[in-house]
Amino acid sequence: MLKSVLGVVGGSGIYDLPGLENAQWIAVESPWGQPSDSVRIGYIGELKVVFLPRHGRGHVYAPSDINYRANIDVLKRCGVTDLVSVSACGSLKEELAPGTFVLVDQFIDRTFAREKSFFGQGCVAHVSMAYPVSPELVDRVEDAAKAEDLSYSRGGTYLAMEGPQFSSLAESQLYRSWGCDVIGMTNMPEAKLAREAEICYSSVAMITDYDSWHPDHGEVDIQAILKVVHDNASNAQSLVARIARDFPVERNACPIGSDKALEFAIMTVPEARDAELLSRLDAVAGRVLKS
Ligand SMILES: CSC[C@H]1O[C@H](OP(=O)(O)O)[C@H](O)[C@@H]1O
Ligand SMILES: Nc1ncnc2[nH]cnc12
Repeated sequence: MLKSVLGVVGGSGIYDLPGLENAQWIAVESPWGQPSDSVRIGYIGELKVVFLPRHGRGHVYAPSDINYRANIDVLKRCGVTDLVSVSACGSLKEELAPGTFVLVDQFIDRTFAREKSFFGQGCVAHVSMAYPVSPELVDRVEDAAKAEDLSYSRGGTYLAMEGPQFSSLAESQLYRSWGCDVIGMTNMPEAKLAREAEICYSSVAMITDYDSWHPDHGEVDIQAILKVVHDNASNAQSLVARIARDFPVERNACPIGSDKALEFAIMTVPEARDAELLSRLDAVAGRVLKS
């Protein structure tokens, strides 16, 4: 049986993960550059938990400035097998009110100014993103949301925008016409990179506002968002704490193969691979490159 290591990426308003035993902030180096912060590593019983604040402690990095590759690489180096991403987001549906936690299952990636792959010239790979989240991991998140009696909705499409400005009314209406449920600035390329790194991914999007489309709610207002973030921080913390507390120490293979995503993904023949890129892929693709 394989051991689980639970990773948690904290979004806006979540800069620490209380309740871990023997917890320490540890600076982990990455060949992909500077991650957002040190990682907080600790245990809940036998389960190792690794936490990373996505924007850094003190909210230093804007969505476009986050080094998503370094973040996923350091989580992989710490052995993370399952990653729960926690985010603030806007609602694109009347019925998804502020305070609701959406267990996202699909994404539309409209970001354009970010590094989105660990692979490229000298080692080309193509992984599937048809099903970006791992259903067993989402089951664990849903069980925790139920146990904590939180308002949640399972399933939903997250529109990832570049930002940092919020959407215009026309953009907000366009995304609604596409059937999107929530909007945020950070889950892409995070989800794509987790898949390349063979880490099971799930996203919990906490609704903080109705974006720009809702006639009764006016424009997005950062002060109002921060108030919702603040008012719901304890719910987010208790959700994550419950996920960690109940998380199985031993894991099954991912039913959709997220943990084997690279098995047949690398196209570049061994003799044409770039040595420098291969050395940077040691953590992310070590499993397939070693064999
Ligand atoms: C707090 S408003 C905008 C900010 O919040 C979200 O960040 P995260 O996904 O890390 O919680 C959103 O994507 C923006 O970065
Ligand atoms: N309306 C919104 N658009 C993008 N990111 C957000 N994060 C929180 N609310 C948001």
